[in-house]
Amino acid sequence: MNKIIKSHRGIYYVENKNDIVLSKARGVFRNQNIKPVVGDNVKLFINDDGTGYIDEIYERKNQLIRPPIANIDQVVVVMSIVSPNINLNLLDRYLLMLEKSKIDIKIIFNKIDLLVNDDFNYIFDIYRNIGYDIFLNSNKDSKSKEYLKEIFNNKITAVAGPSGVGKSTTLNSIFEDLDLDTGLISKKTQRGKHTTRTVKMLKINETTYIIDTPGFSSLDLTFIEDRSEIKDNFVEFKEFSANCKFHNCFHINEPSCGIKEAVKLGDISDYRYNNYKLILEEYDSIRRY
Ligand SMILES: Nc1nc2c(ncn2[C@@H]2O[C@H](COP(=O)(O)OP(=O)(O)OP(=O)(O)O)[C@@H](O)[C@H]2O)c(=O)[nH]1
Ligand SMILES: [Zn+2]
Repeated sequence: MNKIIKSHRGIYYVENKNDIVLSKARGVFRNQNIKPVVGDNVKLFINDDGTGYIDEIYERKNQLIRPPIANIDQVVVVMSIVSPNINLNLLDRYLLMLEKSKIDIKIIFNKIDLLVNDDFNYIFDIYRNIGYDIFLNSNKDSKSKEYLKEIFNNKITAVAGPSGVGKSTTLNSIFEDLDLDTGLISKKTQRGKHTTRTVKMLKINETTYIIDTPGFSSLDLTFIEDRSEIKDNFVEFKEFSANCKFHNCFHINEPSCGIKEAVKLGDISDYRYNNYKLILEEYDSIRRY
């Protein structure tokens, strides 16, 4: 079994012992509308000229559409509170997508050196109370390095978040020889031409891999296949939806709704509930056309 660690314009970089074999995919995948992605475990054949071809993709334990990767153990979502300002709706959408894909989630709130008072603590509390593992980090301060490193140990981790929140800077500071490209100027020039950046897995050791994914600034809802997936993947709703009068309650206009009651009592964050309503409305408006 061999692992795809990078993909670029139809060429797959496949691990083969200590080597990387540049490979193409068998034509049959295209006919079946399957595309190999980074993280795939594949059956590899080596041609006489040393290049490879992928003959089979083994069953995926999970799969993300954005970025296109498979078989990951967790996603570390990185957000800054300021610079760029946090967008809770975007965060909740991303969490929704990850929950739907059944992928473990950790959240790093980065650039906390830029916070001058406690005004933003309520944000940490929202996600902490839901039960997410959250970590506060500043790359201006090396204290958190060691415990942050631990969350990556023996796992395949994708690091995701909006542009400019400090994903690459954080990874560079934890893993000293990574040397990922950081800073706005150098990267802007790369991205200006609408080229999608290559997805690449970085091997830290035999059992630890990291995928630094391109930043995103929006996330459409095409990953939702059924309306009820939205309520089902706001994870903190589960406990309280048992109190809804209607079994198939969408927690909007229904009477005796356990979720609306929990929002009123402060057991569910009204920010989260509002984002739930906005996402559901957007989903419905897309489906109408
Ligand atoms: N004040 C402060 N600035 C930071 C911190 N971490 C990163 N930065 C700065 O934020 C800017 C963006 O950092 P990057 O690491 O390139 O951000 P990124 O998330 O990888 O961005 P994309 O690759 O565009 O998705 C750089 O100028 C960094 O120096 C931090 O903890 N505090
Ligand atoms: Zn309800």
